[in-house]
Amino acid sequence: MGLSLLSWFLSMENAFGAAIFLSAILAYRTFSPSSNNLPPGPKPLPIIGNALQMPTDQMEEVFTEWGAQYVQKPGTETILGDVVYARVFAQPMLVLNSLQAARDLLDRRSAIYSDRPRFVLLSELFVIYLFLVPRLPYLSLKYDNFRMGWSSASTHYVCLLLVPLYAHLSLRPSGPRFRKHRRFINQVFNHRAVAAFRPLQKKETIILLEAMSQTPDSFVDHFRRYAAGTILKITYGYDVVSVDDLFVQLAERAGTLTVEAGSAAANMVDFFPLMRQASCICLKYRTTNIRGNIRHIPTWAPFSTFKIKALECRKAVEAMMDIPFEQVKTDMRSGTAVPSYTSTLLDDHRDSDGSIAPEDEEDIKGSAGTLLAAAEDTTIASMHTFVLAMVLNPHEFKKAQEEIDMVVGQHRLPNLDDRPSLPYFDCVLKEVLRWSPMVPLGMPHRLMEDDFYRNFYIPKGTIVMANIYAILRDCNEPDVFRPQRYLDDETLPDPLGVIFGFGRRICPGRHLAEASYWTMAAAIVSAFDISKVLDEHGNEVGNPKYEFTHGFVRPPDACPYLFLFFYYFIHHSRSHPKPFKCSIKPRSSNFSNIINQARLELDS
Ligand code: HEM
Repeated sequence: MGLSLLSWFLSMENAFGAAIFLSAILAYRTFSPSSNNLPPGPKPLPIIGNALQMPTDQMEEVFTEWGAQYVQKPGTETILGDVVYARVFAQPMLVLNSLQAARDLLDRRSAIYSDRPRFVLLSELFVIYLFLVPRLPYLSLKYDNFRMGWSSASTHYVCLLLVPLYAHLSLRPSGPRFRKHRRFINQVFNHRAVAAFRPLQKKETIILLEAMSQTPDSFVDHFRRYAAGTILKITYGYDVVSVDDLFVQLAERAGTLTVEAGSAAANMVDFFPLMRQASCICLKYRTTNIRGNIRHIPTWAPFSTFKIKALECRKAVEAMMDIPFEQVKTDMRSGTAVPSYTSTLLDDHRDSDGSIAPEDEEDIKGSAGTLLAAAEDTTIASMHTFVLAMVLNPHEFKKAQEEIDMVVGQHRLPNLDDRPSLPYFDCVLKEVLRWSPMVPLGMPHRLMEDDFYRNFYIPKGTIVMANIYAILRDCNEPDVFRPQRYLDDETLPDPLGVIFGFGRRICPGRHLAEASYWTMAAAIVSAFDISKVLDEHGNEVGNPKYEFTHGFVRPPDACPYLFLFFYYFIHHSRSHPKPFKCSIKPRSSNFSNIINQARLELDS
C-alpha cells in the first residue's frame, strides 16, 4: 500500500500537481496573514529566543538600528524596518519605530493594544516563595508582607518617578478599574481643568527662580521642589516647604527601594511560563491568612535578600500612599482640608450615611499615589534636559531670550498667555523634547488578542513598545539641535504629540506637564543667563555633554543574569542628563523687582 502510494506520488503527473500544491501553500504563507509570518527581527535562538541580542543599555538606539537592519518584503510592499519583532524566552515583543506604526496600532487599534504587561516581580513574585512557606513549619508569613505595595486594589501602575513600579494604573490590565482610575485622573487633569492650576504653577515658578538665584548649582533640586510642590498640592492639598519634606522624602524612599528590590533575578518569572503559573496559583493561595514575620526567613533561603528588600520596599510604598492620604482624611474630619484631588474624590464617593466603599477608597488612594509617582521625575527630567540643551547651544538660548525680551520685555515674567506670540521659543522647547525625549521607549503596552498588521502576525500577549526616540529622529540631521526645523517644515510631527505615548494609555498628566514645562522654561530664559562654566584659564569645566542616564536603574553589572535583560528593558524608561555643572546668573539687578512684582500679581 505504502509503495503504491509512493509510486503514485512520484509519477510525473502527480509530482507536477504536488509542486503546484506546495507552491500554493508557499504563496499563501508568504502573501497572506499567517501565524508564521511574524514581523522582521533578529534571528531567535531555540528556547531563549533573542535574549542574548537584547541590549542592556541605550535600548532605544539599538532598536532604532534594528529598524534599519531588519527589513522584509511581504508581497510586493516594501516594509521599512519600523516594526521589529523579537522574542525573549516565551515573551514576544514588538518595537514600533515609526509614528505611522504607533498610530496604526496603539491609537487606531487601542481597544486591543491598551493592556499593560503583567510584571510578576513587583507585585506577586513573593507568592511563589510563599507557596512553599506554609509547608515549612518555621516559616509563617503573611502573603501581604511580600507584595511590594504597588499592587493594591487600585490599578497596577508603572511609576515614572521611581522606576516603573508596575502596580497601579500603568500596569493594570485594561478593564473597569483601569477605566475608573483614568476617569478620576481625567476629571482633574483634562485640558480645561488644568487651567485652574496656573496660579499654583506661577507661585512655584517664583519659588524656583528665587532658589536658582541663591543656589544655582542645586538647580536639579529646585526642579524637584517645583515638581513635588505642584503635584502634592494638587493631589493632597499639601504645601511643600522644601525637598526635605516628609511627603517628598516618602516618595524618594519608595522609589529607591523599589529599584533595589526589583532585582533582575526576580523577574525571571516573567519569562518562564512555569514560574508564571506557579505565581498565579500562589495568587489564589493568598487568601490563606498566613501570619508571620520577615525575620523568620533564613538567610540561606532562595531570594531571601531580595525578599527582605521587598518587604522594606512594600512598607515604603505603603507609607507613600497611606500617610498623605490619611492626612487628608484627618483634615477633612476636622474641617481643615484644602480642596484637592483626594478630598474631592472622597467627597464625591460618600454615601448618604457618609461612608465610602473600601474599593472606592482604595482606588482613590492608589490613583493619588500614582500621580505623585508619575509626575515628579518626568518633570525634573524635562527641565534638566532643557538646561543642558541651552548650555550646549548658547546661540539658541540667545535667540529664545531675544524673542522673549521683544514680546514680554525685561520687567515681568512671561506667562502662558504670551505663548502664541513666542513661536521660536516654542520651537526651542519642541526641539529639546525631540533631541532627548524623557521617556524614550514610552511605556510598554500589551496586545490583548491575536492581530495582523501589514500581513504580519502579531500574537496575543506581545509586549508593544513605541520607540519615541526613533520616531522623533525621523528628520534631517537628527543629531543637530535646530529648533528652526519646525518653522521650515510644518509636516514634522510635534514632539508634544509623541512624548506622552499613545492610545488609551496616553499620559493623562500631559496638559499639566506641558504647562509646567513652558512656564518654568520661559521664566528661566527670561530671568537668567545660562552658560558653560569656565575656569580661570578660560577652559570649560562642569562636563556638560549629550550624555544621559536612564532612570534609577543600574547598569548590567548589577544583574547577575544577562539573559534577564528584560528587567532593564522595562525599567530603562526615563532619561536624565548625566550630572553636569553650568553657570546660572540673574540677568539684571532688576531680578528681585521682577520677582516681587510677580508675587504681587499673584496675590492680587
Ligand atoms: C514631561 C513630563 C511627562 C512625560 C514625558 C510623560 C510621559 C508619559 C508616558 C510616555 C506615559 C506612557 C503612555 C503610554 O503607555 O503610551 C505616561 C503615562 C502616565 N503618566 Fe505621564 N508623563 C509626564 C508627566 C506626567 C505628569 C505631570 C503626570 C501626573 C499629573 C503623569 C501621569 C501619568 C500617568 C498616571 C500615566 C499612566 C497612564 C496609564 O497607564 O493609563 N505624567 N506618561
